[in-house]
Amino acid sequence: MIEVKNLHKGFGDVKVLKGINATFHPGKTNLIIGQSGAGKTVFLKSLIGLHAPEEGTISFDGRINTKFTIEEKRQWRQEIGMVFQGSALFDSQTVEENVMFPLKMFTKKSQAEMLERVNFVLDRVNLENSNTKLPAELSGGMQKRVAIARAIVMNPKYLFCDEPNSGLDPQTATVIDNLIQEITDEYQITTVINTHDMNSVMEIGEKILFLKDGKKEWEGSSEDMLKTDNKIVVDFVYSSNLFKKVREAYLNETK
Ligand SMILES: Nc1ncnc2c1ncn2[C@@H]1O[C@H](COP(=O)(O)OP(=O)(O)OP(=O)(O)O)[C@@H](O)[C@H]1O
Repeated sequence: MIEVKNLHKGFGDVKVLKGINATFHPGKTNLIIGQSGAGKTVFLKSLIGLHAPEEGTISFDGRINTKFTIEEKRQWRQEIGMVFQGSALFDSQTVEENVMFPLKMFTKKSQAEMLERVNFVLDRVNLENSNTKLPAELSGGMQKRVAIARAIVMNPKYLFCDEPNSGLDPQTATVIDNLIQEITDEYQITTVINTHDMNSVMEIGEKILFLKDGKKEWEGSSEDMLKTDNKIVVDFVYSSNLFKKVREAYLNETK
């Protein structure tokens, strides 16, 4: 479980995060949404330790990240998986080498053990038989699968994804969303995803945090979101006619 308490973060005079409280549970996909500039990236970067809080705390199963010893920090780093926007694969390395990278970096496993684990996760993301390919030889969706495989190869407790669907067609985006949700549930990972994709919100939003001007404006499930009368959330999420209709249909059905 990740607990964020009264998180403040700014840069100079600019206050970006203004007292955010949030709890993220294992086995759940948590989505962070909000307008551009709301502070989603700063929030995600704070969670992964790239920004130190000015005030407040972030704890990982009771361990406050700013109080880690060097050894605890090293341990925690191994418990984190990350899927970056654009996949961030090493272009000159094969799929197998990309996925093996964290194992080489953090473990003392033998080559055979590493290969066994790499093949297991590649199989899990339905990418068997791609070990020797280079990222450039893969489609965007396949690259995302490699990024997910790399993110879970260390069996993380926490998974952070920054816009995992960006640049993907809607069908592939749904496949990637479902894959992340399945893996989250299967391995009881605490997953936090930054997204602009309202399909993701509807499909996999077990918990959604809506940020506005660095504050938590609203939180709830995708179903709560269909029912909410928070005008700011409604105007943002249901700005497209299609989603407006989905909401109206839901509200009529549940009257
Ligand atoms: N390193 C930094 N130094 C100064 N200001 C920053 C820094 N990082 C972010 N900001 C500011 O913090 C605010 C929030 O930025 P952030 O990137 O978190 O927004 P966002 O919600 O992720 O937006 P988008 O959806 O466009 O990615 C912006 O005004 C941005 O200019």
